[in-house]
Parts: sequence; structure tokens; C-alpha cells
Amino acid sequence: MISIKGLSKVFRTKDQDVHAVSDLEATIDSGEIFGVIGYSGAGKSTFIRLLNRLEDPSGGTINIDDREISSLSKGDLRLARQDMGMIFQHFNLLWSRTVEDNIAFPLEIAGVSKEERKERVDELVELVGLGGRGTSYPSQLSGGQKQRVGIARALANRPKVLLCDEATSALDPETTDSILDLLVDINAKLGLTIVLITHEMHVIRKICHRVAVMEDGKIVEEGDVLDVFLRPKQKVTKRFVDQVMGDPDRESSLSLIKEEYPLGEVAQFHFVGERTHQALISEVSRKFQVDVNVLHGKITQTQKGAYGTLIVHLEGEKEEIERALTYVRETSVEVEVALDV
Ligand SMILES: Nc1ncnc2c1ncn2[C@@H]1O[C@H](COP(=O)(O)OP(=O)(O)OP(=O)(O)O)[C@@H](O)[C@H]1O
Repeated sequence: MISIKGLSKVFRTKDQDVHAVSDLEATIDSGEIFGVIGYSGAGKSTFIRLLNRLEDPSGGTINIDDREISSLSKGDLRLARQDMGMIFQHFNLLWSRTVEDNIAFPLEIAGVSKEERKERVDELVELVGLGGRGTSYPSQLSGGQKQRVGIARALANRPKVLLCDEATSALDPETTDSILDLLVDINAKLGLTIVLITHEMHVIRKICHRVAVMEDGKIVEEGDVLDVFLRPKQKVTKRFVDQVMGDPDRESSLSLIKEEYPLGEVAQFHFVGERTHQALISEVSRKFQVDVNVLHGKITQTQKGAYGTLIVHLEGEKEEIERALTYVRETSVEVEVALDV
């Protein structure tokens, strides 16, 4: 478990003090994929660099399995870092070394014998799906393959935690998905904790169990990915959810929809879990004297199940629409109705 308390980092520049991370609190469970999302400048990179002490904190504590990272001596820190692998947006590979030699590098530093190194490297090359490319140089590889080398290298010393710093931001969408699949696979196979930072909600949706939203150096919202999708509280979180659920101009488009449908009611349903929206819509139409038209709908899959939103137009007597909406609210805890959105 990673326990972070009152963590802060101030960069003192000539002109001003920059509070990159301020009084940050978080608990990350062993074996989970924990995502941190925020816009540029929110403090994500500083946060992840504090976790493995690439940056020294200005205040606060970081405990990883009861070892306090924030106050380790240089020697102890070197050992502690072997429990933490890291991958980077631009891969940070050694260009004059082959794939195998890149992966072997942290093993050399850790003093692992040549034979053991060879065995471990072969295992890792297979694990990340680079069989047959061991003797290639980074310049001969695609972006996705380079990141696979980065992942294998980060896993070489069997870390307990893998830190991912915008690991897919330089990749095209298809390659991003294949790298995310690999991370999920590794998390399940090896049971290691993954902490990733990103500015893309798609990454959070696809692989994270929990998410923290950062703004101005602080975590402003945190929770299970599905809960955060269903009930985003902060404005910044809503904007990130809209990245995935489409319609970034939701407010204006919903008011436009209402203009188009002056009669009846326009409502938005959010639902999670297995219940499909078709079942809900047909049930409502059957039970009440209302016509329900789906105007816009999107369902997406997260690590914890399905999540969807639906914009519907309900036509009928005012009281009947009210009854239908009350029914939706009351019969299914997974459904929220947003009126006058
Ligand atoms: N070495 C540094 N010296 C001074 N200011 C810094 C330093 N590193 C980061 N900052 C400042 O700290 C704040 C947070 O930066 P950080 O890079 O952690 O944010 P981020 O969310 O990772 O954004 P990005 O994705 O753009 O890197 C920013 O205002 C940044 O300018």
C-alpha cells in the first residue's frame, strides 16, 4: 500500500515560488491500477517523480509498505528504487544498445550475474510480446515496440510498483490500446501496483480501478472509476468525463435539444452495470402513457463494468412524464435523471 500524507513540492525560481504539489493526500492499494488525471500544469509529473524521489518533497510523507520513501538515505533509496519501475512518454531508451541490452541495463546496475540476466531478459522479451526482436536497436522499432522495451526494462528487477508517466501520450490510438492491454495483463499476471498519470480520460476508463483528479497541485476528486464517471462532482472532472462520453459542449447542445423539442421533457440518464438502456426504455414506454425517444446514447466499458449515458425525449401528459421519471429514479438505483440540464 502507498500512503501519502501532506505531500508538497515547492519549486523556488528567481521570480516566484511555484507550488507544484500542495498538501496532497492519497492512499493507493496494493495490486490496483491507480490513475491520476489532470490538465497540463496540474502537478502530475511532479507527483509521480516524488513517488520515486526523482524529486525531493518540500513537506509530507510517502510510505510504501511501511517504508518511508521521503526520508531515505541515498544508499537506502537506491535499493528502494528497485521496488519501483518507471516508464516514460518518450521511452528513454539507450539508442546504442539493443532491445536485450536495454532490458538488461537495470539488472547490470543491480549486480545480477550474466547468466541470470540472460534468463530474465529472455523471459521479459516474451512477456512484453517482443519475441524475435531482441537484437534490434530502438531506431528499428515502432513507438509501441519501444514502449514495450521500456516496460520490460521497468519490470526487470521485479518491482512492486510500476509508475507510468504519460506512457501512451506519444502513441497513436491503436498502439495506445495495445500498450494499455499489456499493462492490464501485467497487473493481473504479476499483481503489481500501477500508478499512472495521464491527461486522457480514455486511459483511465480503459484500465484504471480508481482515479484521482488533480488541479493546482491537489487531488480535487477521487474514487472508483465507475463512480467518478457516474457522479463527477468537480467541473474539471465533468470535462474529463465528457472527453470519453462525447459532446464536450454538452450544456449548449442539451439546451439546443430542448429548443428542438419544446413539448415534453428532455432528460439525461446515467446508468452503470449490466442493465441495458433498451430494457429500461421499453419498460418505461410499456408502463406509462409516454413516448420515449433516444436522442443520444453512449455506452462505454471500464475495468469495473459498463457505464452509459442517454439523452431521451419524453412526450405525453406532464403528470405522466413525472410519474415515469419518478419510476426510473426509484426502481433503478443505477439511473440518474437530470432534468432541465
Ligand atoms: N523544475 C521546475 N522548476 C520550476 N517549476 C517547475 C519545475 N517543474 C515543474 N514546475 C512547475 O510546476 C507546476 C506543475 O508542473 P508538472 O509538470 O508537475 O505538471 P503536469 O500536470 O505534469 O503538466 P504537464 O503534463 O504539462 O507536464 C507547473 O506550474 C510547472 O511549471
